[in-house]
Amino acid sequence: MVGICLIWFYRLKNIIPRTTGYHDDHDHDDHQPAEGRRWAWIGMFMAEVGFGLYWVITQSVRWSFIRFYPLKDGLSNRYENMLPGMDIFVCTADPIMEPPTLVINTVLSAMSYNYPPEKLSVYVSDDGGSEFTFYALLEASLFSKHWIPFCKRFNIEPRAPEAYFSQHYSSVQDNKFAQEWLAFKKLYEDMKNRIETVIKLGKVPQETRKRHKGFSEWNLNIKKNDHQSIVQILIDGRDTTAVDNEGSRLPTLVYMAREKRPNWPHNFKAGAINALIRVSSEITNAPFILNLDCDMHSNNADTIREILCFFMDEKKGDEVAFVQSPQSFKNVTKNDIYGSAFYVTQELEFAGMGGYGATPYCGTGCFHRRESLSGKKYSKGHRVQWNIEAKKNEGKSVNDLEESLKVLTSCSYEKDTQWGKEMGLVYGFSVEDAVTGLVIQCRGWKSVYYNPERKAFVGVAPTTLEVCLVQNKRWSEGLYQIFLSKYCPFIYGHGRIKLGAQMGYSIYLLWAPISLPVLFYVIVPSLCLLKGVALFPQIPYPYIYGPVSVFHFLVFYFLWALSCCTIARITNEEYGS
Ligand SMILES: O=c1ccn([C@@H]2O[C@H](COP(=O)(O)OP(=O)(O)O[C@H]3O[C@H](CO)[C@@H](O)[C@H](O)[C@H]3O)[C@@H](O)[C@H]2O)c(=O)[nH]1
Ligand SMILES: [Mn+2]
Repeated sequence: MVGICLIWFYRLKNIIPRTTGYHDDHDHDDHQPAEGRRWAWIGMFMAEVGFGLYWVITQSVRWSFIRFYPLKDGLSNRYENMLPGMDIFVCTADPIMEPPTLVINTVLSAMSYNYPPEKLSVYVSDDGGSEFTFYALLEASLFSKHWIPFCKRFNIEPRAPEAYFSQHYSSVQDNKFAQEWLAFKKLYEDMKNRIETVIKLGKVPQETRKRHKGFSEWNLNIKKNDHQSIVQILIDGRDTTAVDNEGSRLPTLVYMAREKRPNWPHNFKAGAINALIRVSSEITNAPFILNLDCDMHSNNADTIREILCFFMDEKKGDEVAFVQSPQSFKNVTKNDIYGSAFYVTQELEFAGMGGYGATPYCGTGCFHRRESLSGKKYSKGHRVQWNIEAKKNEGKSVNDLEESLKVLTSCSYEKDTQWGKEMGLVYGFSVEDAVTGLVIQCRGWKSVYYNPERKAFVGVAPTTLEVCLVQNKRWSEGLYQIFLSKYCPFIYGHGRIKLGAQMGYSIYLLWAPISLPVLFYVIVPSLCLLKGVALFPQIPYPYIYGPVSVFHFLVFYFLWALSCCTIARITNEEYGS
């Protein structure tokens, strides 16, 4: 801080004075360069003020680091017979960008958690309204009857078939396992081929359509942005005869494509999740919800049990609204050229925000308490009845239930309601997750950051510059939009969340404006160097040693904190985006 002030002081003190037409410096031949120099200095000063203040807010998350180690065996010992229900939401939006096989890999990994299947439900929201995705899910529902027992019998990881079979098992000792491994690989690949053939064909063949009544929804010509509500319960978890090939119950599996009409706003992913909240509340109404993007599969079959330790903790559990896990990517290269791994953010800063109970919600890999997600305020001492299951539609047939759910997913349902404002995910921002997390925390709830050694979820990061830039632009814009809106953490969060948390949020919300000083700093000093304009002091000034050594200290601190990755990776991450 002292170093920063000294830099400001130096800059202000030595700022080149406005030229008055009469000047005695050696540059007396013309007027312009002196004026240009003056502006370069003022620009440098402003950039340094920006950096300095930004540095101050980044400190908030560096002194409150917190890490958790849940003891899941304790949970099983105490609560095994009264474990709460878990609804898992998987969002997909486009069958081309997000191929149906990718979606079912996420779905299958979610269905095979080490958790009582009758308490587990997977809901897929398909904003693409694609019959290919529906067909793939139908295939997955049949495949799961073999896959889930296989996973549990051999306790394999990860439980997304594609990721699992891409690992090599050249040294398989156990002959029986080796045989099954090969047989299952073939079973999976056959299914994948069937799905891909249908997609190449461009339509689901007539014989296949006969296999499920749900295909009749696509009898009319459906467009991605213009179609009726579709809700299909592929596996009805209430049905005790819905069992896998070893006789164990299966988790519920539901396909949903909410109604889309050209003149109605659909609010992107936030709209999809809000529709899922309503649909699931009528079917299973589990007290906890896991939210996954379709490109992020489970990487640890025990995660649900670990996460429940936070929610069910006797002392602090009741105030926890959500537990966020980092987004880990399996396709990040050694130097991570597009800086998509967000190493510093995920390893350091989110854990720092966790110290204030204010880790942000990141849109995927997040477990929510249904109550807090639905708009409820935290009230101290209120014990949640998490082991009460939904009984409201117990007697209803699948068909009746599906019909009644269509109303909840229609375009007009949310009109004049609190959905998107006080209830569910917040609308109007391209980063619905960050603003929703902030709003939940401002209602008195806490969040937990859980970053285990073995990553809970693994996904794919963008691989092309174009996709990366679009994503970064959307994030920076959306985050800055929050800062400028009524949800600005310093105003909306004032008195509701800790100052450190307000500052922590601002690190991200100010990504967009901080790019201006960065841009200035990379362009102008180089130009000044070419023009021979001095911007920095010459070493003989004694007071410059202070700032210089502080700067070096910071650089070393930073490198030390990140000592496990390459220097190129750090520079790519910090300056690449
Ligand atoms: O209209 C839409 C648009 C997107 N999605 C789904 O939302 C998820 C995220 O969208 P994507 O286009 O992949 O955005 P990313 O930039 O990769 O997503 C990051 O940033 C988003 C906004 O902050 C978060 O919601 C995500 O969880 C986070 O992974 C995907 O599963 C999509 O299928 C929908 O369901 N409906
Ligand atoms: Mn994505």
